[in-house]
Amino acid sequence: MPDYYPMMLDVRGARCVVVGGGAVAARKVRGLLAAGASVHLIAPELGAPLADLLRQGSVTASQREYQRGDLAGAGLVFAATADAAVNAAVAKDARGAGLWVNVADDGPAGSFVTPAVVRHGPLVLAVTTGGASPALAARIAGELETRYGAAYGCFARWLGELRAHVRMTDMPEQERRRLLREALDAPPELWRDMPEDETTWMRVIERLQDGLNRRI
Ligand SMILES: C[C@@]1(CC(=O)O)C2=NC(=C\c3[nH]c(c(CCC(=O)O)c3CC(=O)O)Cc3[nH]c(c(CC(=O)O)c3CCC(=O)O)/C=C3\N/C(=C\2)[C@@H](CCC(=O)O)[C@]3(C)CC(=O)O)/[C@H]1CCC(=O)O
Ligand SMILES: NC(=O)c1ccc[n+]([C@@H]2O[C@H](COP(=O)([O-])OP(=O)(O)OC[C@H]3O[C@@H](n4cnc5c(N)ncnc54)[C@H](O)[C@@H]3O)[C@@H](O)[C@H]2O)c1
Repeated sequence: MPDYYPMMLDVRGARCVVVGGGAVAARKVRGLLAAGASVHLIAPELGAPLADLLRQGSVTASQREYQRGDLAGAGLVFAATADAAVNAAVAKDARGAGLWVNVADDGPAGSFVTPAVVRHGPLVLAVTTGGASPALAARIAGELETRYGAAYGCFARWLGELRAHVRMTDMPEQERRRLLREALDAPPELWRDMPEDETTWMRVIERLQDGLNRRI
């Protein structure tokens, strides 16, 4: 089993070719659309979820069997048909063309695997077992969802804005780092609403500095 290297990809606008139109393909497509990818499907038959997305114009499709040449212009490739020989052919063509490919029925045949994901705004929790037990990855992601719910997405967004504002001040680097760590324990009343102007941000920063001074 490979020692996978984890990373987060910006797929906005990238053409992602998904071969297959069943439940597994639909799960990959939902994740791709949530990340802003442009999805093209290749499958003779689409299940209800993907047929709906096609009708809504969220994806494009070639409603026929996979053919060599279908991967031209692809950024990422997903082989998710129920036919192992077709998935293997897609993997071979993609790798031959230097494209990254995910293979639903044979993880190691592809160049990457997809994790179980919890997403709240900028906060993304991704769990993988590298192919050992996808069901365990899903269970752990479910447990993380219980611990880190939607509020953490707001918190992460607020921390991102705070960080941008703190970086605009002339605060020394050491102090800036301490303040950004202090902010991790900020009470929800401080981050529930995003400040709308610079003055309010400065008040937030002063309050965090007060907290720091009390601790020293
Ligand atoms: C995490 C998740 C993300 C997603 O799909 O987006 C995901 N599989 C999920 C569910 C799931 N998959 C399977 C079951 C049935 C129970 C079981 O068999 O355990 C369930 C459970 C269910 O459906 O509840 C069967 C299965 N999966 C793979 C094979 C082939 C093989 O082992 O090589 C077979 C056997 C097929 C057969 O029957 O022949 C392969 C892969 N599945 C992966 C990811 C990659 C490894 C990730 C990792 O290990 O961390 C990898 C290698 C490739 C890939 O797809 O990227 C998603 C949970 C999402 C969620 O619910 O949150
Ligand atoms: N990685 C995972 O998470 C995971 C989970 C469960 C199962 N699987 C594997 O994924 C496979 C697909 O599962 P599913 O539930 O989506 O299957 P499914 O039977 O619902 O869908 C299969 C799809 O493949 C398409 N297809 C068949 N031949 C094709 C061809 N020549 N070219 C293009 N498309 C073709 C069909 O039209 C259909 O849309 C399963 O066979 C299983 O091996 C993977």
